[in-house]
Amino acid sequence: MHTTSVCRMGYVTSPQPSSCAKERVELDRHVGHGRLAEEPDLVKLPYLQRIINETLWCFRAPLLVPHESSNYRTIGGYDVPPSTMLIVNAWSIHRYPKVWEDPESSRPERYEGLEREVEAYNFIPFGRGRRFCPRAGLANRVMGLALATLIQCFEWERISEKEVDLTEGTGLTMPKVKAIRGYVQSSGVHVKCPFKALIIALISSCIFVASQCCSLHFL
Ligand code: HEM
Repeated sequence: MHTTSVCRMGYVTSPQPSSCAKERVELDRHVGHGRLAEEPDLVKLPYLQRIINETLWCFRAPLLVPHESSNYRTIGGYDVPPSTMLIVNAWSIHRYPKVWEDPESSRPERYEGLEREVEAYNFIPFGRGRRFCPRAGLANRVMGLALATLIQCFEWERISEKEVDLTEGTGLTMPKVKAIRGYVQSSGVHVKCPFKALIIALISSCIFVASQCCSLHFL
């Protein structure tokens, strides 16, 4: 998993226009400038969900939680006896070139019209089947609202012309070899909001998601 190639596993260039810019257009069109995005808006923001999908696809922990087989099974030609520990390699499935076109690049657009595939076993950031994450819907909504808020409230840009180094290090949570750094500048859009503390908490918890999909860096 450790590579320095020019791809989403290593150095990444911002697509033109950037995912962030596209999302800002979507937000401007469906939410406007006078308020922050709210939960009912999320259904009108498909590109936002595609950014989240792509981020989960690229950067979530590479392995799903271990499971133990209860019966004898044959999987992919391998005999699996009962009480065998099974660990699904989501990282590898998400980069399988026979399933995913251009798996090395970061493109939220890949989910356009692919909703059925996203439902299938090829996209498994939340696991699949009986033990599927029961709060995937909640997580998606929280990430969506946090990310929408971040894009509405801030201008996002790289701190230099230098490409962002997203080279993966080793470890269960896929840390970066080089810490992501940068600064945040207010977009000048002032939105009155009674939930500032909540938004700050959401922003903190979603800094990773936003920094990945917008190629933004934080100090
Ligand atoms: C981006 C956020 C999240 C991701 C990527 C995620 C991913 C996962 C994964 C991969 C599993 C294991 C699936 C399997 O066993 O194959 C899981 C299970 C679980 N998740 Fe999440 N999850 C997220 C957020 C949450 C949240 C917010 C909650 C609760 C509020 C939650 C509650 C659970 C529970 C209770 C299980 C165990 C389900 C079971 O074993 O039957 N998850 N999650």
